[in-house]
Amino acid sequence: MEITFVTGNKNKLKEVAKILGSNSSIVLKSRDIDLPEIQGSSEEISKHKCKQAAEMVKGPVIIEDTSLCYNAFNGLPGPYVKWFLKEMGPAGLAKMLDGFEDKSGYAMCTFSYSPGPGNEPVQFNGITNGSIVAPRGPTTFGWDPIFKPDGFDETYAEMTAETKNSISHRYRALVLLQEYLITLKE
Ligand SMILES: O=c1nc[nH]c2c1ncn2[C@H]1C[C@H](O)[C@@H](COP(=O)(O)OP(=O)(O)OP(=O)(O)O)O1
Ligand SMILES: [Mg+2]
Repeated sequence: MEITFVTGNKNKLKEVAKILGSNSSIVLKSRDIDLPEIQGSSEEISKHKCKQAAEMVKGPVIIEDTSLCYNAFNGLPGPYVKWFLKEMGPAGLAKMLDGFEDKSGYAMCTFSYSPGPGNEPVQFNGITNGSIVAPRGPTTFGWDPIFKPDGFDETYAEMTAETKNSISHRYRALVLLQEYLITLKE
């Protein structure tokens, strides 16, 4: 099954390709488009991106929207983390919690799949719980340096790609998406 992953983020594409690997039922094509995002919940944003992607590609598409959620902020910055990161950097994003005792949070990936234009997207959520720490490790990918998943001493940035890809929010959502796509073929 050939599916186009529409994303403007090269690091996402790299991780998704690696997680799916070569023995996946999905043949991944990609389109580098930074789709406009509405305001709303992660699910609403993801669904809206997916509908736009399907119109553009005129065939099967996946997109995803990623959130970084602080429990002390009832889930914010959530899907708006991109703009906080852009203006404050990872250190500033971690410092936002200075006045709060609760440093816990979660990373969430909301994948949406559409078989083509005019179809209602199907959604899959992957969540990895953790805590927000002062930045540690390479600054290659977004807020990776400040997110420390539960059960690990390292931040996402300090882990090998293999370790991150075996426990990440993105991995967990992709498992569910793959399970769904297999049922379509049956
Ligand atoms: O695993 C991750 N580890 C660290 N940082 C991450 C991760 N995944 C997304 N990120 C960053 C990218 C962006 O600053 C924000 C999500 O925003 P989000 O709109 O989903 O991503 P984007 O605009 O870069 O790409 P897209 O064209 O797919 O919308 O969090
Ligand atoms: Mg985006």
